[in-house]
Amino acid sequence: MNLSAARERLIVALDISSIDEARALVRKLGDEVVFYKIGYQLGYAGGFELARELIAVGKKVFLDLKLHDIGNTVEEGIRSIAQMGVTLATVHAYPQTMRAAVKGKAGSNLKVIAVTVLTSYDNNDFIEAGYSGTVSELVAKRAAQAKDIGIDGIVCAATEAGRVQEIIGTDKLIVTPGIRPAGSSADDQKRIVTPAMAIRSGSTHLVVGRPITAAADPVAAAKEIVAEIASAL
Ligand SMILES: O=C(O)c1cc(=O)[nH]c(=O)n1[C@@H]1O[C@H](COP(=O)(O)O)[C@@H](O)[C@H]1O
Repeated sequence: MNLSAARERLIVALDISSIDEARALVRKLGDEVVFYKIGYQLGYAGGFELARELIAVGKKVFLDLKLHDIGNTVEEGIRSIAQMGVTLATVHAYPQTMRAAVKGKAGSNLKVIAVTVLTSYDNNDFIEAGYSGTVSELVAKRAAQAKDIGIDGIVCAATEAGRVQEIIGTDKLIVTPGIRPAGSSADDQKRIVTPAMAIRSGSTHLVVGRPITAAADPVAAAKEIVAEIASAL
């Protein structure tokens, strides 16, 4: 079982409102977790500083701000993010937005990944939002556009990872949130998949928040997920 390869595939979402609590959790998780995601909740509560701290001690950081704006704003926003030294950043998978992001990251090591359809959406939510067709059709369309534009990878539910891999190929990132170990609560996620199934479906990285951060024993929860990933590699 290759646990260190499995650890590289796990991204823990630090969806916590306090920097001190986030620091304490990172300390507790120790070497079990090498890749952290900082999104709205922690980012706007001082998490950008924590991102720099984590990078300084050798962790990888995924800055999940899901940018979507006019081209110039996205391009310059991504250029600023690239200077922070983070590994990954998100934009929404709209063609103008993805083109701007590709320009903004030029010359840097930042990888930009595009969010297709959020994992909290099912076909009913999709229609309510004004779209026609199905979630999986739009995921496939956006994946194809992302590939043409030259984005580094896709964020989608692991339910779509196999189809996305066929479209974008095996050299791009397929980052899948909505991961739930068997028997755990779905919370507000609608398109959920277990860690092992997500890996078998072609996910390169799994984003896991509450199943670890809200667990009674986060270290044990992380170890179990790492072991499950390793079993599927
Ligand atoms: O971009 C993301 O990371 C993301 C995209 C998506 O479609 N669904 C999704 O849940 N996420 C993020 O992944 C994390 C999932 O957290 P949990 O549901 O607690 O495991 C959250 O930080 C979400 O913001």
